[in-house]
Amino acid sequence: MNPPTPSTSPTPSSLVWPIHIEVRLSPTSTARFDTIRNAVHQYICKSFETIALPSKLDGWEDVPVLASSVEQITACESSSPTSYLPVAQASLQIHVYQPTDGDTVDGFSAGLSSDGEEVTAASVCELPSRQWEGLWDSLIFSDDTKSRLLDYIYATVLFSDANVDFNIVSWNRVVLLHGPPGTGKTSLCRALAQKLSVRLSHRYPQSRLLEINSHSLFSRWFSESGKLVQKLFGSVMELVEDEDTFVVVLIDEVESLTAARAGAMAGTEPTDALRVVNALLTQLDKLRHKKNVLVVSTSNLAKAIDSAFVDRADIVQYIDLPPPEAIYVILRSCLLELTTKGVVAPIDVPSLEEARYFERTTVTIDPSVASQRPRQIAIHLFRLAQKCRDQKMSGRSLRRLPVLAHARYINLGYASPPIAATDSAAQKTVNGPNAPGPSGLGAQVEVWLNAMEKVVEGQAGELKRFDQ
Ligand SMILES: Nc1ncnc2c1ncn2[C@@H]1O[C@H](COP(=O)(O)OP(=O)(O)OP(=O)(O)O)[C@@H](O)[C@H]1O
Repeated sequence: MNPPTPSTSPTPSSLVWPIHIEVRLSPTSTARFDTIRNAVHQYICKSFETIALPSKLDGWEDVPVLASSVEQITACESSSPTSYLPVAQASLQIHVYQPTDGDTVDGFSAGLSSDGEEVTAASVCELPSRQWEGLWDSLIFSDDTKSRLLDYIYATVLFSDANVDFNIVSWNRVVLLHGPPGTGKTSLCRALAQKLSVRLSHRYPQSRLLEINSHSLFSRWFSESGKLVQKLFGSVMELVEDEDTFVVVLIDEVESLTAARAGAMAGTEPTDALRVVNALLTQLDKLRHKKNVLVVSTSNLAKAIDSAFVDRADIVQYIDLPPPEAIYVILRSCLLELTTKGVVAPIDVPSLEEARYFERTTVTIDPSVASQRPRQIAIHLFRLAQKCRDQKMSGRSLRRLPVLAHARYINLGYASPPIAATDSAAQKTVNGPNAPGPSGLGAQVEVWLNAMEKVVEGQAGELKRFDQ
């Protein structure tokens, strides 16, 4: 999406590429968004010749109007083929936003069941929300899944704006993400909703994420699920009636709502199941005419989903287990977080690109040479990533490895925050023999990597026993 805007000369250097700049305001800021937008535009044009993508910009702290209101400025993606773009060739798309304080989640009633009890079938969250900040960037996939989803939305907005005749060219505003458990499907849906609330804020001043718990809705109120789905979507429709609000409807485990129709038609499933699927499909068909809604759904059991639902999905995206490169980035993000918080001693952890370079170039490593440490760490982390891949680990399993590694092999003891470097005797006593390095807080990175490796090997053994 966002194709380059050709200018007078046809040479590549005369193309202008849109760059998305996201500006997060502090909770206390009362500044007008357009004032901030103009100030950011001026600051970027004055301060930079080239912008790295993606990157966090700095230096804005010296601009008083920004210093008093802004928390973070991020240069996100661009459709430009390079990751360094001259500002002269950039059309800055500046998105200013002020996230709400997180816990604005309300229960969402689907009405009363026949015994008069209120059914909380969904939760609603105001967006952008602090609880989903950073989620988009934390999700690592091997392909361009994230940009494909964003581009799809931009395409639908473009078509809607152009008033394309829906009888001739139509789309359903439904996305289906499917794949093994723990691969980031639900997180990606939430992160996408957050991203859209920021990116579309110029046309939709408000955004809401409505999460439907399809499983509990279906299992608990089996005999009346069809009616409840209808009521729930009736309320969604009310929310969507406000054309200033963009609504993302997340249906997790969609197979539990849509699984049964084929069986029902063959006479092997109860008719209630048939009613649920029919109700859902009818409601989706109504929603597709609304510009300000997107339905995102996830499933671990794609084969169980009703084909009529799959057919309605504009994008059906398989989300696979992470490959070694993605695992490297996920583990690196864990390590960086632990070094930042003082649980692991501070260290430069090579980026994926640097690690790839180290892998390609062989040198004899001398552990006593300090300058070779990043290379050693990168190679060790890569080896760990490969082991995780051999175990077919999901993103969820990867993110819990550090806590298991500390619990089992680093023996931090009960010291929080870790004891300061000056008190080395106390460190050894409280944090255990492996924990703090001589340089300061936290365990040495090599100790951490070995511990992580042991956990992965241990899990392999457990899984073998589980399979027997
Ligand atoms: N590709 C990934 N990159 C980074 N983190 C990931 C990735 N996949 C999963 N995670 C992390 O794993 C955790 C679980 O992810 P999530 O619940 O979104 O997975 P899911 O696919 O929806 O799982 P399920 O199908 O079991 O509901 C999250 O904390 C998420 O950050």
